Amino acid sequence: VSTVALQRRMLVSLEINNKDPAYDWFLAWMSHHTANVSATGSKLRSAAPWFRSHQLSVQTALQQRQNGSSSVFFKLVAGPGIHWLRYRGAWMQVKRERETRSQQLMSGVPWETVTLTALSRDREIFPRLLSEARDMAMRGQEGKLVIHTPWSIEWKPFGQPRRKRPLKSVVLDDGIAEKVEADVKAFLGRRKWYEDRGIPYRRGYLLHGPPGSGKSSFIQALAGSLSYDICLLNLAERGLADDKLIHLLSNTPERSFVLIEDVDAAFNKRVQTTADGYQSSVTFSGFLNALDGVASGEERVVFLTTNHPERLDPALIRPGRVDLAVLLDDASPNQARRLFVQFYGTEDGSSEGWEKLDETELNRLAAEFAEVVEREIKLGRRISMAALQGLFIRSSAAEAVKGVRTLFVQREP
Ligand SMILES: Nc1ncnc2c1ncn2[C@@H]1O[C@H](COP(=O)(O)OP(=O)(O)OP(=O)(O)O)[C@@H](O)[C@H]1O
Repeated sequence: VSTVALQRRMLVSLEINNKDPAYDWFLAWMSHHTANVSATGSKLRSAAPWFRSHQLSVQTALQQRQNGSSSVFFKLVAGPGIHWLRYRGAWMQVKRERETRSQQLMSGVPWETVTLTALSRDREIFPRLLSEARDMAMRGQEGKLVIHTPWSIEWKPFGQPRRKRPLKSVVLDDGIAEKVEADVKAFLGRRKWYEDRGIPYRRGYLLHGPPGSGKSSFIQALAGSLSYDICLLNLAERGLADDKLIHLLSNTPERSFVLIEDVDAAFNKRVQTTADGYQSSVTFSGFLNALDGVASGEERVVFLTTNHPERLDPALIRPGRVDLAVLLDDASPNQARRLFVQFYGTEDGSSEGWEKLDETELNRLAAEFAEVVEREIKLGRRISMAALQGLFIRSSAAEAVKGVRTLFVQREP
């Protein structure tokens, strides 16, 4: 055995491509262990002793504090080239390479790979390192809702992960939230049932109703409560064509719900295509194909929302595409009462400078408030939950009871 071959046999390599999420996890893990330099350059913390590198590149990060102040950090990350690091007592070589000649076809991002090489006897450090890197990435998002939007043909997290909204804070009419939640949970627990019968493992929901009734808020809160992400898709977005849409829908990140808002606005009628001067380049039939084309064994949960369900083509809302449709309506007296109690019955409410309500007073005002709402509804007038929220934010409980009547609008039933 030649020396080179012997060396080769004694080494083990792992290649990670930037198509794979592990690539970002690993780089984030590595940069976490390298030097931090403050914006003024004054506080250079030396790199971890076990890290040897001469080809660092800079990543700028903004740290926002709770009190609103912020500072900018430059983080030194391992740039393209060769680096050495010691992990759990074993040395390994990290080679980061960028393919300069070709780029990812649609997104224009260059291909990159990192190759980790260690001694064969240390091979078990790779899975350990990767799972540590993954856990670190996940911890950063723990308790948060991640919203992804299309970035060319890929999904990328949009903005910072948001704080999860408690499901109970979205007040729907009796039984609606529970019904949708139970349906989603039942679906997510039945993968095998679908597989055994060869049925595509997908489920579609349509939430319809007037603006400000909580459609988006509810879907986001539900996703958060199940530790799912949201993939937010705007069908009317320029440049989104049928082939891209199919690709996007069949390549959603794991554990994510697809949310397509105002689905009526993209195609009011089946005939509306680019040829008719409509801006969207997604065709209605392309959209149906994209919804249907779920790869076998893959899970897909799609939520559609609309203010105008009557404008939707029956082909879109047939079972298989929309399996459960629910109406989220303007405020009912009961919803109004519950939202009132939620606002004025909490510690936060009373600390805003409003009078502190004891429970009897709170319930009395809430009942009075619900009565006003009921009377107005009987007169054919309506108010959205969003309008009630706005009123509660700017008024005390007693002012809200007095002022709510003026906010009702005449709306088609
Ligand atoms: N049922 C509800 N319970 C609690 N808050 C609500 C409810 N409905 C609306 N809101 C509040 O109103 C605002 C708008 O709600 P949201 O965007 O979810 O409404 P929507 O039905 O999706 O509206 P649109 O049809 O215009 O997209 C949010 O700040 C939300 O907190």
